[in-house]
Amino acid sequence: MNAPAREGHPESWYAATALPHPLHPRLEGAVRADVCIIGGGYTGLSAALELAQAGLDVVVLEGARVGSGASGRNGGQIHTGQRRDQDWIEQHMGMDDARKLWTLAEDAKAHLKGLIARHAIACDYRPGLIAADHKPGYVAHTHAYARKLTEVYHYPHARPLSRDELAALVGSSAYYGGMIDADGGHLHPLNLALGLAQAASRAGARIHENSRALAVREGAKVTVEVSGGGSVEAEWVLECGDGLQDGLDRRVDRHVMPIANYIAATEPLGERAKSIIANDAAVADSRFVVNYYRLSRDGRLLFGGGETYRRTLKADPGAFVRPYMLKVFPQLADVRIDYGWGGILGITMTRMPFVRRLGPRVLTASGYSGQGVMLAPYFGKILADAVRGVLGEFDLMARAPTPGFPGGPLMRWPLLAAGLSYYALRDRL
Ligand SMILES: Cc1cc2nc3c(=O)[nH]c(=O)nc-3n(C[C@H](O)[C@H](O)[C@H](O)COP(=O)(O)OP(=O)(O)OC[C@H]3O[C@@H](n4cnc5c(N)ncnc54)[C@H](O)[C@@H]3O)c2cc1C
Repeated sequence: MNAPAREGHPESWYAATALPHPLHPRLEGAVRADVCIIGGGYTGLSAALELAQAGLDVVVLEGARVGSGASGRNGGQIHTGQRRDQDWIEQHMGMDDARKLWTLAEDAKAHLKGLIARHAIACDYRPGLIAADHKPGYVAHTHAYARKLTEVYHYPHARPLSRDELAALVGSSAYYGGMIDADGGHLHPLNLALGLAQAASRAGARIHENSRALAVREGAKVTVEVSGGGSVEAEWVLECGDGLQDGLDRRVDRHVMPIANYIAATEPLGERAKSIIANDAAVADSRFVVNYYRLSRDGRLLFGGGETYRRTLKADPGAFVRPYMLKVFPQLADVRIDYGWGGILGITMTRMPFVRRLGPRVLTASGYSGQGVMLAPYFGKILADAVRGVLGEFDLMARAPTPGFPGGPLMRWPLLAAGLSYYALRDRL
């Protein structure tokens, strides 16, 4: 049975097990700040923490509740590297930038672990991530990629898995092999967001919930108009609303498209849990619409599967995800779904993040395309560094190719839906 929803958060296993979190006041009246941050997810909260720690006066505007966007709803999976693999990055950005992007992603992982440790964020971090191939033809490439990470990128944590080795870890006959990344992992995503908010708040950032940015006006200073009639005048504005920001700034909307993805949480599986995932790692498979899953600390299977290409969420996410889960684990047909929820995430055409200077004093980082748990907190830091004039990583990421969606902000929807639906259909073949 679902626990009562926390106000402003969807009914989810995450909301039901969230750390206590105060309601931050709405923004009232006209205020000033050094930096105004739009969005209280990982990107915005991490930027706020960095800047407040550096002594800047920071206002965070969150349209709903802190962590109520993708950051409090996601699969909690910590992937290594960028969303595109190193082969793709080498091909599109060259070997030099590919090495820099790899190092940046490793730094992002270390930064995430450092945040959790420094601020004692109780978010159940656990190591291990398995990549599982659902087609026999994919396995040789996955094994070669694991070896490449070791040999070319000196990454010691990736190991190829044969079909039998994988089957010993994941109780499904749907896979033909894969690899395990001992330094990937998983965590409770909402509690990570709430912990970041608490740390930012303690460092002096002023967080306002239920305060939606309606317009960003650039002049000598940047002014943000806020729902309820308030406004913030700031030296800098950081747009950190990811997919949920859609409609605020056309310069972002051209490049970042919101899509919906869904998760179901089963009832606690008790002794059966170990027969589903033996080593408590997270698992992501090779489908275009990825199935991703892991065990919660109370032994539920948290299974992510299925996405829809529109701004609104399905009415019964649990029922929507269930067939995806049963295709991988038919033995769970008797198991109850206790929670189902969906969330909106931003994707880009190339699936590389969209990092851009939108105006002289307006910056954005968004469009992590399903890889924001590890990347977004670090990209908040990259934005904070850029405000302080440290531009190396900002400029590196701004070079990543993220062309606009065909059709522009208006026509991109039908074109994207048609394109993605085609690939989603290929998963079923
Ligand atoms: C179902 C699902 C599963 C996922 N699984 C994974 C996973 O396993 N691993 C992984 O790495 N990534 C995953 N992701 C992606 C990951 O959650 C995101 O990349 C990451 O949370 C992005 O953080 P963010 O701070 O940029 O955006 P968000 O967390 O979405 O935060 C943006 C915030 O901005 C606010 N906002 C938007 N517009 C305005 C406005 N105009 N004014 C004020 N506030 C505004 C929103 O309310 C929101 O709280 C998943 C996403 C979803 C939805």
